[in-house]
Amino acid sequence: MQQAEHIFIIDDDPINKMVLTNILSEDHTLFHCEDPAFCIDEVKANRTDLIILDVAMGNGSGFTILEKLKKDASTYGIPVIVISGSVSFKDEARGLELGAVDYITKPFNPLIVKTRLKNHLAIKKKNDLLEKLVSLDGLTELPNRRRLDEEMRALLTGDEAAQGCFSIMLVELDFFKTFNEHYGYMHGDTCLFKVAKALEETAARYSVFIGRFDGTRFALVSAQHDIDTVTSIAQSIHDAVNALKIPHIASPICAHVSVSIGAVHIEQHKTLELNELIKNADSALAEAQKQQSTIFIKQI
Ligand SMILES: Nc1nc2c(ncn2[C@@H]2O[C@H](COP(=O)(O)OP(=O)(O)OP(=O)(O)O)[C@@H](O)[C@H]2O)c(=O)[nH]1
Repeated sequence: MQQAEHIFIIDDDPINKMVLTNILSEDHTLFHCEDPAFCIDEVKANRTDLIILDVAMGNGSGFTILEKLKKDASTYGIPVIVISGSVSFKDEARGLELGAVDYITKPFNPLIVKTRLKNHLAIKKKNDLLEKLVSLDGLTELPNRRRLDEEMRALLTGDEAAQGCFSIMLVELDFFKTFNEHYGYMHGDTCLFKVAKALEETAARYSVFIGRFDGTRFALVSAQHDIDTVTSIAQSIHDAVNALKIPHIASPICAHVSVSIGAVHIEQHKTLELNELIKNADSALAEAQKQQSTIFIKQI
């Protein structure tokens, strides 16, 4: 069954609120907020698919709320339909310039509100799907390299980075070329998918971001774990892949699919470029592979 979309109504006019509730409650899950001081936090606290905002709220703070919603990265993508008592083109232009997807003047016609809302929700759904397609890896359903790079950069420069540590861990399947040659490429795909799921589960347990780095390599990134925890995460990843016991009789080192893990960990990362960090993680991985299916962590 399709999930009802969540519509957030920001309006302090009880009549508006009642009319909108009557029109929309049958098809959607509605949330309300009348207080400009709390509405943005409440929008963030709920899954919100679309916002209806009365810009003529009591103290005239509607445009300010709209501006804040569009400046905040976590609410930026939520479509906002502005409802206004003003028929001034200037106000309409202001609302649209600030990022509203639509501007409806009062008194509004219920059918028009319902139809416009339906259209904007359909556009949002398509945008969400596009967003997903450009960020996810098609085979493993993990964040792809593009999304991974974005996250690595954000973690390296964001608030969490202020804590002063940063790690990148590269996990690579051992002898995967021979796996493909022996079992076939399709079987190789299934194996990659299973390994990705096992890594994802482990990463989630430690709240670590994970993505597909390239063909047979995955990367885990953290800006909050110390070297001991990073070592535990690497060991858990190693154990999780071993526990899958996916047969690999063509591997010269293990009867089942195994991984090698290389990581770089720094306490004072602000001076190191992302490229340098990746290079270090890669050379740590090469070291782990040299010693065959081991873990090698380089601390800088
Ligand atoms: N099935 C499948 N194979 C892939 C995919 N991406 C990369 N590969 C294969 O993974 C293999 C990786 O080979 P190599 O980089 O030589 O690594 P290796 O076989 O582990 O060899 P060593 O690095 O010496 O351990 C190549 O044969 C790629 O074709 C994929 O999405 N699906």
